[in-house]
Amino acid sequence: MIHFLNVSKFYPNGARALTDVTTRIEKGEFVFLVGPSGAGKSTFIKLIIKEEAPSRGQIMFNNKNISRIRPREIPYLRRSIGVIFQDFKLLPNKTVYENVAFAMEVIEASKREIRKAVPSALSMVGLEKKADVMPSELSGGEQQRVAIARAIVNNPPLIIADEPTGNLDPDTSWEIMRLLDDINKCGTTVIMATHAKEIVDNMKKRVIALEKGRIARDEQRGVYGYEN
Ligand SMILES: Nc1ncnc2c1ncn2[C@@H]1O[C@H](COP(=O)(O)OP(=O)(O)OP(=O)(O)O)[C@@H](O)[C@H]1O
Repeated sequence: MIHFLNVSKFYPNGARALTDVTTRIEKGEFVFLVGPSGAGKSTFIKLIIKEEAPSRGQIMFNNKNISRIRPREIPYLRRSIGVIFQDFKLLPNKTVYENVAFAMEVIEASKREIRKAVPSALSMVGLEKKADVMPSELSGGEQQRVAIARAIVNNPPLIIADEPTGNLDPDTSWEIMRLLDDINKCGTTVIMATHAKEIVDNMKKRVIALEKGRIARDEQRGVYGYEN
């Protein structure tokens, strides 16, 4: 599904965020991206969602070279990817329902599709009863579940999560992980950047470790491998 071929990323200030990274992530995989602060995890993610472009090398997404796509094609790429962030990034003036519906409105889904898909996504994350509530009235874990509903509502083949449990307590973090695991078991590919050692060590998924912008380890059923 994703193929990095000799990818390097240098920022304009000279920072070398990724150097000669080659890796392949297949459809249906669950991959943890780990590594010390500044190792290049967020940059790896930004290259996939085309928030940044590689300085060198090629990135293929579903057999399409996304290093070369035109700006007007970027919205089509982003439709195929649900993104989840550490700080949830919900719209504060919209209800839970409206936050999830918004992700469908921007891709011009019909009202009928929206009325069908939003309740189903909210029920997947266990928040069907909170549809009319504002994000500020929810706990951190509930807010992250709204963000997950928003990420899955368009049924993308790929979910990318950048530190999704970074602001959550351990129990709530595990609820979020169970949800991501369920979503993955339904066939969605999941890539998650994290510093959560406990989670990585317990879930026994593929682990790609970046260090100073290079792949230092790539293990099936891997471990976190660092002291926090
Ligand atoms: N927009 C930017 N401009 C300049 N340098 C950047 C930019 N974004 C990241 N960097 C640099 O690139 C390197 C990799 O950063 P990146 O954010 O990808 O690491 P990370 O592994 O996600 O770190 P963390 O775990 O702290 O989030 C770092 O040296 C960082 O300072």
